[in-house]
Amino acid sequence: MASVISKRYASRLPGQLRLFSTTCSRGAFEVKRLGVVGAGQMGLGIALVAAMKAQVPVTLVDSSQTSLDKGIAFAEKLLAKDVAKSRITQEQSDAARALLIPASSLEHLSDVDFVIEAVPEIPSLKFDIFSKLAQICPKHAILATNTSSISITRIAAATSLDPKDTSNSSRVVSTHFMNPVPIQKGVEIISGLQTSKETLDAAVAFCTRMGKIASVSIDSPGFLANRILMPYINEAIICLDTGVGDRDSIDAIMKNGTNVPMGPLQLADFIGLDTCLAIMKVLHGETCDSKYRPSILLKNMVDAGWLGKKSGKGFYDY
Ligand SMILES: NC(=O)c1ccc[n+]([C@@H]2O[C@H](COP(=O)([O-])OP(=O)(O)OC[C@H]3O[C@@H](n4cnc5c(N)ncnc54)[C@H](O)[C@@H]3O)[C@@H](O)[C@H]2O)c1
Repeated sequence: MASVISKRYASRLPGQLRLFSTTCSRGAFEVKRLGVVGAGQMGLGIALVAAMKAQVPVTLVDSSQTSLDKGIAFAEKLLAKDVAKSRITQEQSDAARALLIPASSLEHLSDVDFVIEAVPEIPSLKFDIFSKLAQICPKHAILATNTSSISITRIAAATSLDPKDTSNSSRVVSTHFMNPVPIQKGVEIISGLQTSKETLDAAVAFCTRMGKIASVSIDSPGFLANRILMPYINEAIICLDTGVGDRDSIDAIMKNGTNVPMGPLQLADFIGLDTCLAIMKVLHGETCDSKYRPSILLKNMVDAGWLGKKSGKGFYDY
């Protein structure tokens, strides 16, 4: 299996998992139908890759008809580009498009085996959606979130009023895809305190079927990717702010010295400076460790509305 599990993690996980009894025991878990909630940047990418690689029907739910229309049009554009570049045939493109089924409400997810939520990073919105998914989706369905920073344990807790009843919360897990989903191979699979081993295994297996390489971690602020990436970006911004080096020198040394496609300041622009700041605030707030304090320049740039590529101005102009 294409997952990366550290020795330290492997020795910790079973202890965490033994804290509760798992409620559902499965053999090989088969996903015949996927649900995706949120047809934005991430949800659309997840739905398209699931249709292309795992070749499952995908019910794509969004509360905004405009987002659904835009998402489906974007999927068609990406498929046409793949055909034009001979990466897939017209038949494969048609087959993938036919598997994407847009829907306007969560009620359409009553027949899915696996659902991935990708709505905006607003805790109350995610808690509300998971409490509904636990009621609407079949009792065997895995309930996954693509959250960048919200605790999986808290999201899982929202599925039941009784914390002792883990029949729903044990089915909650995070599948944190990297952006852009059709291109990046990595996905983080994160267990909340309540997540069962069966749920974790099913999530790793389905992401592998989607052609992704899974890294597994427990629920901790920033998980793995952002815990490592965001302090790196933040430190690069502090180096700029305190005059250790200029923008181009900072990006050039990391790009040419560590063989990454772009330096930390350009990467921050692509991710969005508001997103970087929000994640640094989670790391700082949840750990109370001063090593995670957000850089003053990062805060000032967000206050100025210079959010990077999406606003046309960040460390670079777009
Ligand atoms: N953008 C990234 O680089 C990135 C990377 C990894 C993870 N994430 C996470 O993925 C999630 C989605 O991010 P995104 O960038 O795709 O956001 P986005 O704003 O592009 O898309 C969110 C979509 O959710 C829809 N939505 C809002 N409320 C809804 C509801 N109640 N029911 C159904 N649909 C609803 C919106 O209409 C929108 O289409 C967030 O949790 C984010 O933190 C983002």
